[in-house]
Amino acid sequence: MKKNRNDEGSVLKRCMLYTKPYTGIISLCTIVSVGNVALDVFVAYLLRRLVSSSLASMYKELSIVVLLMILTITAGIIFKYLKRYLAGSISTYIMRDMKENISSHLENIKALKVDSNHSGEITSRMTNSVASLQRFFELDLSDFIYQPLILIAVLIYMIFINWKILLVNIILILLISFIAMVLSKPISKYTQEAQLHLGKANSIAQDTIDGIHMVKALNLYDTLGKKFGKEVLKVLEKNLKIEKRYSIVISIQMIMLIVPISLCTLYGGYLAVKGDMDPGSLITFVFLLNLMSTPAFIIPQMITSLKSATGTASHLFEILDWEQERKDGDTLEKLKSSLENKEISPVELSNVNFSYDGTSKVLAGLDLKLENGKTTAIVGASGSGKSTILKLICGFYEPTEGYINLFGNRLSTWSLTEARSLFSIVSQDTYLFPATIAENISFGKPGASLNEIIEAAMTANAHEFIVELPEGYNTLVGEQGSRLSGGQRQRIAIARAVLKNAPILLLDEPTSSLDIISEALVQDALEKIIVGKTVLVIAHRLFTIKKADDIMVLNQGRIVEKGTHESLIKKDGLYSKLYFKQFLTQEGASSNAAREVSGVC
Ligand SMILES: Nc1ncnc2c1ncn2[C@@H]1O[C@H](COP(=O)(O)OP(=O)(O)OP(=O)(O)O)[C@@H](O)[C@H]1O
Repeated sequence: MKKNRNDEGSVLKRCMLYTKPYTGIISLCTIVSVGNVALDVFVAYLLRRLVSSSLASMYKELSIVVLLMILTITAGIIFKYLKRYLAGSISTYIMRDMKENISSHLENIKALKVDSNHSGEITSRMTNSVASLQRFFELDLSDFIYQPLILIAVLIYMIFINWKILLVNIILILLISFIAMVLSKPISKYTQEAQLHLGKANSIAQDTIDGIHMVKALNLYDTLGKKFGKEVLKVLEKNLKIEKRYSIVISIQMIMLIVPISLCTLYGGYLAVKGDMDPGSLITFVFLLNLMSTPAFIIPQMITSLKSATGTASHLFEILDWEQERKDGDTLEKLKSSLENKEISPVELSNVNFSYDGTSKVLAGLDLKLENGKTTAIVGASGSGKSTILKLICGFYEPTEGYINLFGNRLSTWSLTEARSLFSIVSQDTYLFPATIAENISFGKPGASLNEIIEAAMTANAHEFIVELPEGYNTLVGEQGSRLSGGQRQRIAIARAVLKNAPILLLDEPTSSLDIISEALVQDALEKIIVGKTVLVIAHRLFTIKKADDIMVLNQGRIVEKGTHESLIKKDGLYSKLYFKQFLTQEGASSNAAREVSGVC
C-alpha cells in the first residue's frame, strides 16, 4: 500500500530534513543544553553539600559551597541565554529555508494546480501556516533538546538518593505522558481543519476586496459576509476544540504534578524522621522533584504542540507536493539553426487533444500551422477553446494527445523558459504589477534604459497619456493597474511587448473590452508592432482580423474552416454566418445609438 506522505511520521521526517544544513549549530545547541543540564544538577549537588556543611557548622566548607553556587548559577544564566539564542537562530534559519522552498516551488508550479486552487487559499498557507509553524519552532525547539535531557539527568541522580520514591515518580510521569498523548491525538486533525477553513475565509475576503466594485454594485456584502462568517465560525469551532484539549491536558498535568511532589515530600519526611534519609538528601530530592516538574509538565505540552505543528506542516507540505513544471530542455543556442530557418513554421500543432478535467475534451484533433512572418487569426464561439490554444503554445498545459512544434522542434524538448522568451503576449485581461509605469514596461526587457522604455511607449501610443500623468513614467499603476483605464493598460502591455521584441506575438482579444477611441489607438499600436512578426491573434470581433493572412475557424475543439476573410465569406460557411451575425448586430446597435442621439438632440 502507498504510504501517505501526510501522516505524522512522514511530516516530521520532512521537517527534520530542514534541520540538516544546520547540524553544526544544532550540535552546539545540544552541547550547551548538556552543559545547562550539568549545571542544574550541580546546583542540586551543591545544595546537598550546603545543608550537610551548615548542619555540621563547617564555615570554610560552607563559604566554598556558596561561592561555587554563585558561579554555577551565573554560568547557568549564560548557558540558558546561549541555548535560547542558538535554538532561536536555528528556527529562524529553518523557517527562512521553508519559505524560500515554498515560494520557489510556487514559481514553478504547474498552471493547472494554480487554476484549480484559490489564490487566497494558497496565500493563506504561505502566511498563516508558516507563521504558526514559526511560533512552534521559536518556542519549542530549545525545549526539545533540554527538557528530555534534564529529565533523564534528574532521574539518574534520584536513583542514587532513593530509588523507591523515584519508582513511584516514574509510574506517575508515564501515566501523565500517556494521558496527554491520548488526549492530544485529535489536535493535529483539528489544526489541519482549522487551517483549511482559514484558507477558505481568506479566499472570500480576497474576492471581496478584488471585486469590490462588483460587490458594491450587486450588493453582495450580505451574501459574501455570510459565507465568510460561516468559514470563520468553523475556524473558531476547530480552535475551540483545540483549546479545550489543551486545557484538559494542562489541568490533568497540574493535578498529576502536585500529587507526586506532595507524596514524595511526605514519604521523604517520614524516612528522615525515621533516620533512613539525611535532611540534605531530602531537601535535594525535593529540589530535584521541582527540577523534574518542568520537563514533566512541558514534555506532554510539547507532544501536544508537536501534533498541532505537524497538522500545520502537512497543510503546508501539500503545496510542495504539487507537480512542478519541468526545468530541463534545449536552449535557444542549441536550436539556433532552426530559429534562423525561415522555411520552418514557428508554431505547429498536430492532432492536439486537450482536456482540463480529463473527461470533457476542449480540443479534439486540432491541426494548426503558423507561417513565418504572417498573421493567423483564430475565431470561434465563446468557449470553443481559443484561449486554451494559446495556453498550450506557451507550455502552461501539455496536450493529452498530439504534439506542438516550435521552430520544428517538439515543445516538450524545449526548455520552457527559453521557449517562452520567443513569445510576446497581449491579452484581454492585461496584468500590470503594482509598480511604476516604467517598471511595468521594462519587464519586457529587464534592465532597459529609460530611452528604450519611452521609445516603446511611443510605438504603443502610450507616451502621450503617460506624460500627462502627474508623475509621468514614475506613476504607480496600483494593484493590477487599477489606476489606469483598460485601454491604457493594454497600451502599457503593448509597450512591454515592443521592448521584448520576441519573434512570435500572441494576441488574445486585446481590443475586445475597449471603447471605440481606445480600440483605435490599441489597434493602431498593434499594427505597428506586428510588422515582420509571426502573429497568432484571437478575435471575437471579426472585423478586427479582416486583414489577417489566414483565418482559422474553431468549432468544438477543431478547425472546421480556414482561408482569408474574402475566401471564407465566399464559402458561406460558419465564418460567414458569424461575421454577418456580428455585422447585423453592430449595425443594429449603431442605428439604435443613432436614434438615441437624434432623439436627445
Ligand atoms: N482552467 C480551466 N479549468 C477547467 N476548464 C477550463 C479552464 N479554462 C477554460 N476551461 C474550459 O475550457 C473551454 C474552453 O475555454 P477557452 O477559454 O479556451 O475558450 P475561448 O474560446 O477562449 O472562450 P472565450 O471566447 O469566451 O474567451 C471552456 O468550456 C471553459 O469552460
